[in-house]
Amino acid sequence: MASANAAPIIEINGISKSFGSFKVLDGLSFKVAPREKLALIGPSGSGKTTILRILMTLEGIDSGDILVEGENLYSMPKNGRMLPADERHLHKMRTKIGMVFQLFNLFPHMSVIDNVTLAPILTKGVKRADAERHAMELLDMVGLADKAKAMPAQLSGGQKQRVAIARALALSPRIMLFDEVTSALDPELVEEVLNVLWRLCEETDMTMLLVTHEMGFAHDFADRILFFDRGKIVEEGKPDEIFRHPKQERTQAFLKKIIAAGHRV
Ligand SMILES: Nc1ncnc2c1ncn2[C@@H]1O[C@H](COP(=O)(O)OP(=O)(O)OP(=O)(O)O)[C@@H](O)[C@H]1O
Repeated sequence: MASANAAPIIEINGISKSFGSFKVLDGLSFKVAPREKLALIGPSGSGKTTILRILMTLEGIDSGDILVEGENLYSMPKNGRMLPADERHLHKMRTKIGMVFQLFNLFPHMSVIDNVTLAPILTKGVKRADAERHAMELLDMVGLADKAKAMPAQLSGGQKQRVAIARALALSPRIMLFDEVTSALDPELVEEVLNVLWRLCEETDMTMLLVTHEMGFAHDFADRILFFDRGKIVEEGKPDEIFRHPKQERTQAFLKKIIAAGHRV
């Protein structure tokens, strides 16, 4: 459960972001408490993935600022964009945050265990034996200790995604970002990945931001829901408030569509 009175672990203050002439985010602000489980929901194209990519410094911002554990993620204005101050700072901030993508992005020519140990060895200088020990613990947690020597092509989509989660955890981040981690999976494989997220939720004190179209899971998993539309937070609240008693018309219309499509909320 989130610590409501603690200083925010993430503070997003008035950020804007355009792709060409298209403004994806326009003065967006929100805070995340340590240990909070936050679900970002909303129509396709509303900017949810862009927010995660910005937190991961995979995209710059045009204005505003973002504090992670009180430190600026972007602080160097360059050609009208805000960028991380320097490589060392970037490296330090990146180890605080891990991300799992929709399409796994495993290195296809490397075994499962090599995928998991690569970043700690390369970016943190961890000794191979220590990195492998930690990787085996993580693979055990995601139920794949027996696949350590397998190549990604030998795994199902659900297994690949669980390796991707273990890989993101290998740098021991304090914050994990999950971007539609089940939407590329066959329905029967979704549950195994959601079960891993549950374990992380119950057994670790990480802060977790989840972009998802799995409304039933968001309802059960999140402490708080942010409903986005066109780069803005239209409504936010506890899962029961948003899913059972949405106040805004746009939230109501979105949920109605989801329910009409046969999904559980
Ligand atoms: N690199 C890019 N270049 C140009 N436009 C982009 C880029 N990345 C995202 N966009 C556009 O920004 C908008 C927001 O995209 P984003 O992926 O953040 O939305 P989303 O809410 O995550 O959608 P979805 O639920 O479909 O993943 C979309 O209109 C998208 O086409």
